[in-house]
Amino acid sequence: MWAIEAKQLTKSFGKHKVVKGIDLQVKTGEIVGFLGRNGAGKSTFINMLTGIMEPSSGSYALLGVQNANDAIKRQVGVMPDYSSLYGSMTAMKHLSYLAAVSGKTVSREWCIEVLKLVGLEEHANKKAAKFSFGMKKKLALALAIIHDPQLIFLDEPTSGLDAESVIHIHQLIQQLHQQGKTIFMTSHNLDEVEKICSRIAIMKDGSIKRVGSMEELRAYYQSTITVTIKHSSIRSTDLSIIQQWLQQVGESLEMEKSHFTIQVESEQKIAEIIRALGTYKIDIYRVDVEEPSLEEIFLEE
Ligand SMILES: Nc1ncnc2c1ncn2[C@@H]1O[C@H](COP(=O)(O)OP(=O)(O)OP(=O)(O)O)[C@@H](O)[C@H]1O
Repeated sequence: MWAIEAKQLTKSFGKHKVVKGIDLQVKTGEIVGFLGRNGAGKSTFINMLTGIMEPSSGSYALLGVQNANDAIKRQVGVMPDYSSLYGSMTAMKHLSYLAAVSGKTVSREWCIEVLKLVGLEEHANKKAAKFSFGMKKKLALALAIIHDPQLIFLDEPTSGLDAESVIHIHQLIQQLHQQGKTIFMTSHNLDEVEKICSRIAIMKDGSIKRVGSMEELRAYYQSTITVTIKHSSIRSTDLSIIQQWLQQVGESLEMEKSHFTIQVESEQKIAEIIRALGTYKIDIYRVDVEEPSLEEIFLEE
């Protein structure tokens, strides 16, 4: 069963098509990182899935149920915008109120447990108005999990948090993952996504451009492998021949005094270059292969 299945999901505001027919499937138990530049359409897409916005066309299913009804939404947790918290309500009150809205009665002990999970246990009876930005974020995260949902949507769960809190929240997300929950999270922190997400979806201009595990994304971008080979002196006659040959084998060739760099399509090409240099009796001291980082993949999209 898919935890999330979107079929040709589309949203327009007037003539502006913001989400352009997205097809996406998320497996149960996955942590999927949802990336995209500001304005790409991520929030609009999530707002449709979580029932905040009506799609213009297309359909979706959550946990196998089409156009999720109220009953299924009890199994879905959404991290609210921290600015929508009630200033006059304490953290505890927020939790019991939101659980009730989701159709669940929760014990005081469970609320304390959830506050502990997000690192807010010492502030249980403090009003949200007195919370710092980071504390509000943590409370928003607690609200997403208070009713023990199976599918959790998180919107930049760690942005603006201090380093210690970020580690803490990452551990919490891993813990939820180990319990079999499905997590769909937006983030602008590429290191975070690479570290904790099992798959990554990259959105651009209202469409999903690429989806896959880090290994799958890297495999797709193998053409950007950079090979750096340090070599000893090459006779100038050989140098121009080698240079010409390299230009045919790869791209972006840069010849320096003691090394050159080139971008090649495959590992096979690297082996080919090393063999060819051998025939010119060039001593190779070092070969560096740089795989594309998520940042490079993201920027290419
Ligand atoms: N209610 C609305 N009415 C009109 N246009 C909207 C509305 N909501 C969003 N948009 C437009 O839709 C586009 C996508 O916005 P969206 O908030 O989905 O992007 P995002 O990828 O979540 O961006 P960010 O990373 O900044 O949160 C933007 O051009 C935005 O101006």
